[in-house]
Amino acid sequence: MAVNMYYDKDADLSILQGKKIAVMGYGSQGHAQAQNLHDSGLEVIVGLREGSKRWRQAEEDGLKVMTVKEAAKAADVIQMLLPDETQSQIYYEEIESGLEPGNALVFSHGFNIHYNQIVPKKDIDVYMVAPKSPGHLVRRTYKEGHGVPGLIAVYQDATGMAKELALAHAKGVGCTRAGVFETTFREETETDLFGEQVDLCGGVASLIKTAFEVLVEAGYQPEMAYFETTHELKLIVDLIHEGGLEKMWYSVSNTAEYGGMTVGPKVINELSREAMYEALERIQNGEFAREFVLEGKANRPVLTSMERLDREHPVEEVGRRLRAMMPWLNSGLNEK
Ligand SMILES: NC(=O)c1ccc[n+]([C@@H]2O[C@H](COP(=O)([O-])OP(=O)(O)OC[C@H]3O[C@@H](n4cnc5c(N)ncnc54)[C@H](O)[C@@H]3O)[C@@H](O)[C@H]2O)c1
Ligand SMILES: CC(C)(O)[C@@H](O)C(=O)O
Ligand SMILES: [Mg+2]
Ligand SMILES: [Mg+2]
Repeated sequence: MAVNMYYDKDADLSILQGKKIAVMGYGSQGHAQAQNLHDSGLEVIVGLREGSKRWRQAEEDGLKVMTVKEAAKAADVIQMLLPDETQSQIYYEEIESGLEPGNALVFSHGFNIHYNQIVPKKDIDVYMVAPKSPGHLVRRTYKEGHGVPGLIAVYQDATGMAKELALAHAKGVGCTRAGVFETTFREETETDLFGEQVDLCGGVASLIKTAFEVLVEAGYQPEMAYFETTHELKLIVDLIHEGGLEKMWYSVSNTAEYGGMTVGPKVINELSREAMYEALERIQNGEFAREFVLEGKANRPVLTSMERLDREHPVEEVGRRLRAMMPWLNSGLNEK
């Protein structure tokens, strides 16, 4: 299937000029996309809860801030950069009544639309601009003059302009500098959840912790285990990022290449493949979404406990100690 790709030249920023864009939320994606849109010359309002600690930060960054309800009423384009598990309640309580015919509702992840948590009014555009990157890099790369690749999708086209608006929005965020792919809400939602569960976040975190535990249980020093299983991972992933697996295999020793190629498939094996298919099935049939929505309604008991258990894991304890001895490392999490 040919993929539709778009760059700066394919997007007309002027169709967003004269419109007010409300970015709801000022977290990882919110702070990045709001500032990029603003720096691209568009009119941006940030929507937050009264008393939010992000309020001052957004004002210090030069942005106008209002409550979510006020921002929804004032804006023509409303972008949902709130935590996925909160979006439905906030939409119905504070946003829906502020939407006027011809407005646009924008997402950076399709979860709430695809799993029926938000059923938007029919007379508005609904589109997606999803940077394929953590928020802090969305901002950093924009400031450096580049951008991160992104996805666009149209769910509802009430004005006949939804795709053009999505492209202009992606340009404002900086994504058309790197390239934007066209997809659907379903495809983005299911592939995004799959990637973060089995590979990018879940798979990598489990690989790190299990490899670290095996070395420590076998009597090796935790510091050695940390460097080997965690610290060096970034350097290896950077090579893959730059030039694919080919560049990584070229750069490491023949010993690492032979050992890696023959042993890797024994570790990530047929059982892992089955677990990946099971994860995909639970994403496709909505079971994961129901579980996560209920977790949100129950005030996140599992997430809270698992975050604490992870913080207490020895790989994190030794890592914190070692990273403090390497002040040149910057986690990037404190960047604006
Ligand atoms: N984190 C990422 O890098 C990333 C990448 C791609 C897509 N996304 C998507 O972007 C969206 C936002 O995710 P995030 O990770 O940036 O969120 P986040 O948790 O980092 O930030 C959420 C923001 O919403 C605010 N907020 C929370 N509850 C609120 C309420 N009741 N009223 C008003 N404001 C409230 C918080 O203060 C914060 O500013 C999600 O749809 C997510 O799937 C995130
Ligand atoms: C950055 C990720 C993992 O790609 C995003 O999908 C998220 O949900 O934070
Ligand atoms: Mg995601
Ligand atoms: Mg993602």
